[in-house]
Amino acid sequence: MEGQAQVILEGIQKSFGDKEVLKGASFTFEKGNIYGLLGRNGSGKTTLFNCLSDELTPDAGKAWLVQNGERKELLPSDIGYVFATPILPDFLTGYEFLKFYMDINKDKITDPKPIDFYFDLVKIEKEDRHRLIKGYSHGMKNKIQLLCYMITRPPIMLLDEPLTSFDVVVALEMKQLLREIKKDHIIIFSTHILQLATDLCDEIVVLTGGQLEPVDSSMLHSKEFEEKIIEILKDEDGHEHQ
Ligand SMILES: Nc1ncnc2c1ncn2[C@@H]1O[C@H](COP(=O)(O)OP(=O)(O)OP(=O)(O)O)[C@@H](O)[C@H]1O
Repeated sequence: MEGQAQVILEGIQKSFGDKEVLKGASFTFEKGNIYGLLGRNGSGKTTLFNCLSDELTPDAGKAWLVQNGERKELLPSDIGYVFATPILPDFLTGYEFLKFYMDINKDKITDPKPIDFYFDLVKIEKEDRHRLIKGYSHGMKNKIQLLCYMITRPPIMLLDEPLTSFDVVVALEMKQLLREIKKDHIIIFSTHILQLATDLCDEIVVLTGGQLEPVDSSMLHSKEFEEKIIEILKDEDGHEHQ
């Protein structure tokens, strides 16, 4: 993705029955940043991601992609969505799946590389590449999902709790990978792990009371940061904060 880019969310609303989950979530995300989306269990992080991709239709609100000053509606094809629970065909090997993925997306791949190059990128061992996905660990399936978007490089990457399934070594590798690609993307990932957010993210956004609230990023590495976040998250009704 060349040049400047932004994703603008305007008043996204979503209810399930009479439960209002998103109550007009608005925010502008900029290319080149990794955003940590923090929120308590059930605050609506997954719902927000689902509304941005085509998993759910919001009740109201709009999402826009601005590229080089041109504003268009955000489309599902602009988004790479790494689910918390990976959905992959169990009956294919990792290699077969990536080959298939590259075939069906060949129009989107600007600089295709051999399949083994991609496996090397996320450090999936040679002997695992030709095993059925059915036998892959949760973390390996997450790696494959992430890898898909490393191949097609959509402008926006949504990662739902992506690093929690990785062991410490893999999590570190994935963090490095995200840092390497971030200059070309808008990366938003949801997490419960505050330390992960402060460690990897350039900006923190909190989903509380159905709204998105930025947190002053200059605070990110300060002692008060954790207290501030907890204070916001504790306020379940989403009243006004200082
Ligand atoms: N399809 C659905 N039908 C009814 N209620 C739903 C549906 N999807 C989500 N919800 C409700 O919406 C609220 C927000 O759920 P969501 O999964 O978006 O939260 P979350 O912030 O991702 O939570 P967690 O951190 O626990 O993963 C919850 O109360 C959930 O029960």
